[in-house]
Amino acid sequence: TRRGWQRIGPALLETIGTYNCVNVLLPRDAAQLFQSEGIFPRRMGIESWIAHRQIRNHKCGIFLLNGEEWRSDRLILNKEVISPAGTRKFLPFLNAVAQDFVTLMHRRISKNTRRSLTIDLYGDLFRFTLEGSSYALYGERLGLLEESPNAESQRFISAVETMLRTTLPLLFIPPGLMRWVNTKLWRDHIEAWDTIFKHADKCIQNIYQEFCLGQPRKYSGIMAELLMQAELPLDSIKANVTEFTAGGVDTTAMPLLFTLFELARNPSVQTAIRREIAEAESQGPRELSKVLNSMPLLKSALKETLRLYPVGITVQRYPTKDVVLQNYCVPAGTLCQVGLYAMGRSPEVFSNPERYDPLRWLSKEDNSFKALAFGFGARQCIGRRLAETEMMLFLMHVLRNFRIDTVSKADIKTVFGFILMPEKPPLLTFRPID
Ligand code: HEC
Ligand SMILES: C[C@@H](NS(C)(=O)=O)c1cncc(N2C(=O)c3ccc(Cl)cc3C2(C)C)c1
Repeated sequence: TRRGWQRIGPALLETIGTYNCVNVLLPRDAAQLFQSEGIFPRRMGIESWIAHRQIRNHKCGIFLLNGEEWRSDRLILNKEVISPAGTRKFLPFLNAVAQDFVTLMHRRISKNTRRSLTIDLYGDLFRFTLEGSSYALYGERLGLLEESPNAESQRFISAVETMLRTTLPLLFIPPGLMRWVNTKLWRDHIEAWDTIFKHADKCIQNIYQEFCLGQPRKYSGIMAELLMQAELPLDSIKANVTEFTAGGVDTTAMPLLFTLFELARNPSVQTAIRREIAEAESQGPRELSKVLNSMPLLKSALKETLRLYPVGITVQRYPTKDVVLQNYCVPAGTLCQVGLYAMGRSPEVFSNPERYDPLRWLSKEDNSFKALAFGFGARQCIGRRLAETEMMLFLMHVLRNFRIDTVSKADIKTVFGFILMPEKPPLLTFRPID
């Protein structure tokens, strides 16, 4: 029930359900909004997620926390999850999984005489991202890239999808009502959450049991580090690691699918990136983080993908003081959001916005407040480095081993089910490079 949009310049006052929301899409308005976020930045809560935690008596992870509770957990988690030191420790784990994905593809191609493989990668990418994030989090391989991936992990993957899909309609139903108005929707939502928590709990129990029997000498993942540091109580570690386990699947799989598709229909970009990868590797064996830092074009390709296909299509904030947006005085406490999808495709912000052109990020023009796909500041995506590293390593290994092609060059239609997804996954063809 939208009461209608009043256009206030390239910003919009929108009424969703029962609350007002100011939408902006220009970088300078985003800058203004973030400069008034205070030290406890806040997004709109997700009632159905909070309701589940309450019913099942689970603690909330940082995504759902606010104020001091959020900040104290976040500062402890940053050290293992997003800091450069933390990233360097889990980077080799992600590299091993990316190499296994290439092995899986070679194995499949060797099964046919055509020396090529045309495939809908949707399912494989979810298995890849779950395998990678689980290995980084628990130091444990799930075996999802082998011939017969185990059914329990597959159930977890579909539970994350179901949970995300049922979150969207529940967003617009007033919290008190949602459990009664559409019981099937609510029941599916809760059932999916229970499957998600059961899976995460099993992984956590395994590592906690070993940890009690003797502390591991070498690095064995983020969870083990958090247990050893003992700065967070066990139930907080569980709540957050559950969020990271579920939050690390679809969010990272989708941009990989979109990137492969764009590189398939922009062969000159694909070739330029392949050359950059070969160049980076020809400089002899170096620490992996140095190799990744010497591939600016590949990193820009990911930025270009997230410009056109932002996983979380908006970044929200409640400003803590009055803020001027588009010459309007927006009172403190008003929900405001930056429309990443609209910004990414606005000709006022990006020249030839429809063109997939990673070089635009390497030019000398001012790109500040234009790359906001991971949000901004102290409350930005804590999984940013995990996601970026996982995607860079995946693309480095895949592009070095295969040429990617696609039959349909037409734009992919996207749908928003709390995560931006393709309406129909594109078919991609992999051809080994000898
Ligand atoms: C391993 C976990 C994980 C992965 C992988 C992950 N996220 Fe996040 N993300 C989170 C968590 C947790 C939060 C909430 C952080 C907070 O509130 O402190 C978050 C928050 C965000 C936000 C809101 C930031 C803000 O400023 O409000 C955006 C946008 C976002 N993620 C984008 C992404 C994108 C894009 C990807 C992948 C390409 C991604 N995330 C992958 C865990 C993850
Ligand atoms: C899509 C985007 N939405 S956003 C945060 O920009 O509004 C997003 C970005 N990063 C992470 C997520 N997560 C999930 O997917 C998810 C699933 C289950 C749980 Cl328990 C926790 C999560 C989080 C919130 C980590 C979602």
